[in-house]
Amino acid sequence: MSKILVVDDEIEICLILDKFLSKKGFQVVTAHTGNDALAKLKNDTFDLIISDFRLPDFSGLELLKEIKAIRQENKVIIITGYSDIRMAVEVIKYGAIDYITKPLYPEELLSLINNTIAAGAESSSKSLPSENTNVHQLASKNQKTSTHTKSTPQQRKDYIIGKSKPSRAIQQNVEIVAPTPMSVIITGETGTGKEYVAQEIHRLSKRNNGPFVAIDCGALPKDLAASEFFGHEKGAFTGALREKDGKFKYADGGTLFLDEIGNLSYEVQMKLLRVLQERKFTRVGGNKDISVDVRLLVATNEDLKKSVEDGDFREDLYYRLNEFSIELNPIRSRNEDLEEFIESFIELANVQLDKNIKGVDAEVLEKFKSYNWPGNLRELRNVIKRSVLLSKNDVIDLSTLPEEIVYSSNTRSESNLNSLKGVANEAERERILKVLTQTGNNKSKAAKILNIDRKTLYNKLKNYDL
Ligand SMILES: Nc1ncnc2c1ncn2[C@@H]1O[C@H](COP(=O)(O)OP(=O)(O)OP(=O)(O)O)[C@@H](O)[C@H]1O
Repeated sequence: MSKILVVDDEIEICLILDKFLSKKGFQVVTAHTGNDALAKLKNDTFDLIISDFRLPDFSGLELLKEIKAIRQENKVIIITGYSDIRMAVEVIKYGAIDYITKPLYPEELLSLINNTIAAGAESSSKSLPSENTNVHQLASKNQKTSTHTKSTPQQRKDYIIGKSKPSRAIQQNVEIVAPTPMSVIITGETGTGKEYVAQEIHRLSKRNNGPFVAIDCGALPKDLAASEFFGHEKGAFTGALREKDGKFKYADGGTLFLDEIGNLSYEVQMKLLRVLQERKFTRVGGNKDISVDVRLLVATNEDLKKSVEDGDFREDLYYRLNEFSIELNPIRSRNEDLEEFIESFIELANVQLDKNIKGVDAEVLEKFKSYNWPGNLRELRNVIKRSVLLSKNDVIDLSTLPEEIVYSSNTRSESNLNSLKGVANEAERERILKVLTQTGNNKSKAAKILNIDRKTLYNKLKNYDL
């Protein structure tokens, strides 16, 4: 039985991987810090180490060096977010086998693990398994995304439709388009639930036995996007030490959801168009056509039509994708739905935090109704989780809400500016403005300089009315 060490500070990810890989016949040991992992590696040998790129006590590169120092033959796969891919590619140069991006998909992970372990068996000249046999046995096509690190379409009980007229109309459209093969563009501000809607379309589609695979194109470095989508051949670029499948391959028979589609380079847009028209693609650095059956759902919080007019997005691709479109409204314009979301998010937080909060008081509800929710449902969910955690009573009151909500008003009033928080906010606002000017309004670059993720930057821009 092959033995795998999983290293991640997110206990939930360790638990999910432990359960999933154990079921697939591996012996799994978990560690939550780099030091913990190194201690385990000193006392035991593992066929494979799967480690998160960011640990509380080690960077991916530091940990890799330590692991290799213990035993040069140790094989390491790095788990990374899209924003760290460039660094992960660097880590491969230092001897990691490969990297895999979050969210994790079972088929992709299994394929990588089996290839790695099979390659190990091959190099130690034991009996050589026929090409990819293990992969096909283990990653059965019927294996749904149930071990997906996010909630899966089949299992999601927390999907709220909403009572308001626009919400009911949206759901109607979702139900109409879901069983068709049509591509869909889902638009809406950040956090309005575009990915949730995409998952719902997949769940109600004829492909719901196949995988649902999501890519955040906004966080993907432009030069690595084609490889993430289509895979690459060995030697296609520095760091491509072995061939790799892309997300299109893993989404075969299912749905591929591309978030922030407006961020793709022209070259990738062209390749996308080809897959949509011919259902074929080639890996980066390869010339063999690979056939694929994937339905595309895409999302954007930009005005894609304007990007077409500005020459940043291919018109032919836009029309090919825009077979159907669904627009999600910001939460501030859906007050009628607010109470249902509040109730559901409280229930969720109660389970996560082992609490028993019953609801929010009238003042909180009023605040929620007047606040403009720049981060929409994601922000509401997070605010509620925090309040559930902080609440000493069984009803959430104003004392547990963040200041920006308690003192929210759409104008930056004098009294707000004079408070300590106001001063800090003003300094933050100034800094964001300066970096945006410096980057020529390029938000991805600005987020990087400010050391925050893009979504946080978008939220702050909304908050500060920029
Ligand atoms: N219909 C829904 N029911 C319940 N919760 C939802 C729903 N839609 C969204 N949420 C909550 O809001 C969060 C953000 O949703 P989602 O990721 O789908 O937004 P998004 O529009 O794709 O965001 P972004 O544009 O920033 O990628 C979810 O994780 C979930 O907690």
